Amino acid sequence: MITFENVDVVFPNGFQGLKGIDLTINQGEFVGIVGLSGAGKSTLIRAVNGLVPYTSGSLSVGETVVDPKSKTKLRRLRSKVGMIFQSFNLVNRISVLNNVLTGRSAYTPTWRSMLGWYRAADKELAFQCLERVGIVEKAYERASSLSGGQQQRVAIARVLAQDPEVMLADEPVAALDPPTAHRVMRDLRRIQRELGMTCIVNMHHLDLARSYADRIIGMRAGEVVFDGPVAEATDAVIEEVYQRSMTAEDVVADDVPVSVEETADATEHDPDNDDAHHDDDPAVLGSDDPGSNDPGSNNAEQARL
Ligand SMILES: Nc1ncnc2c1ncn2[C@@H]1O[C@H](COP(=O)(O)OP(=O)(O)OP(=O)(O)O)[C@@H](O)[C@H]1O
Repeated sequence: MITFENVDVVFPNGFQGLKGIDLTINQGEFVGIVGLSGAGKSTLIRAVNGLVPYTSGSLSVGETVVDPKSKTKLRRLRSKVGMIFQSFNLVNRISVLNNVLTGRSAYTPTWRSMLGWYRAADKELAFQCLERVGIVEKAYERASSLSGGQQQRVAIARVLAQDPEVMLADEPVAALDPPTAHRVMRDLRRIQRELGMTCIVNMHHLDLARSYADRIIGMRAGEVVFDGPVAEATDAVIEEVYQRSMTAEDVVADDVPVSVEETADATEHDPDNDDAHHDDDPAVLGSDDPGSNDPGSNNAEQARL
C-alpha cells in the first residue's frame, strides 16, 4: 500500500509541483495517472521512489517511510520499487542479459556488479524475467540493436529482476508507435496481474489509461482532481480534468480493443514486428551506471532534476 498524506513538493526555484496530495494506492492496483503536460504526473510518480523529494506531508510504501534525505533508506526503498522510463534507460553497449542483471545490483556486492560476476541464481532469474517479457532469445544481443518496443521489454525485465512490490512507469510507451505501445502495455498489464504487483503508470494518452488501468487519477496544476475506477472516468470527467474538449491527440487508437480478460490471458508476443530500431535516438543514448547499487535511480534522470 502506498500512502500519501498531505504531500507537497516545492522545487528549489519555489515552484509548487504537488499540492496537498492525499492518496492511498492498494497492493495489486494498476493506476493510470492522466492530466495535461505540466499537471504534476511525473512529480507524483517520482516522489514515490524519492527521485523527487517531497517537502512536507508524509509518504510511505508499505511499512517504509520514503525518506529522501537518507541515501541508505532510499536504496532500500528502491530495491522494492522499480521504475521504467519513456527513454528505456538501458546501457546500450552491454548485452540484454547484463542489462537485466543490473536489476540485481541492490542484492549484489558492488565489486561483483562492477566485474559482471553475477551469481548463477541471478542469471537464472534474469533469464526467467526475459522469458516473461517474451524476448529471451535476445539475451546475448547488445541492447542497442533492439527495437524500441524490445528495449522497453528489457527495461521491464530489469525491473522484474529487482523482485519489486511496486512498478512505477513514467510515460513508458510515449516513444513507441501506436501498435507497439499497445503491445507493451498489454505485457505490462499481464505481468502486473501475474505477479500481483502494484503498478502506477503515467499516461499521456487517455485510451491507454482507460484500456489498461483499474483506476484513474486525474491531475491538474499539482492537485488530484479526479480519482476513481476506470468506469467513472467518462469523457465529461476527463474534459473537466483537462479543462478542454478531448482531441484526437489524446488517444492512441491504432489497435484492436483489449479487454481485461484478454490481457490476463495473453501470452504470445511479436516483438519482431516492433517498429524500426532506435539506435540513433538521443533519448535512448542516456544510460544509467551499470555499477550502481541503486536500481531505481538513474544518472540521466537525476541530472534532469
Ligand atoms: N526540477 C524542477 N524545478 C522546477 N519546476 C519543475 C521541476 N520539475 C518539474 N517542474 C515543474 O513542475 C510541473 C509538473 O511537472 P511534471 O513533469 O510533473 O508534469 P507532467 O504532468 O508529468 O508533464 P508531462 O506530461 O509534460 O511530462 C511543471 O510545471 C514543471 O515545469
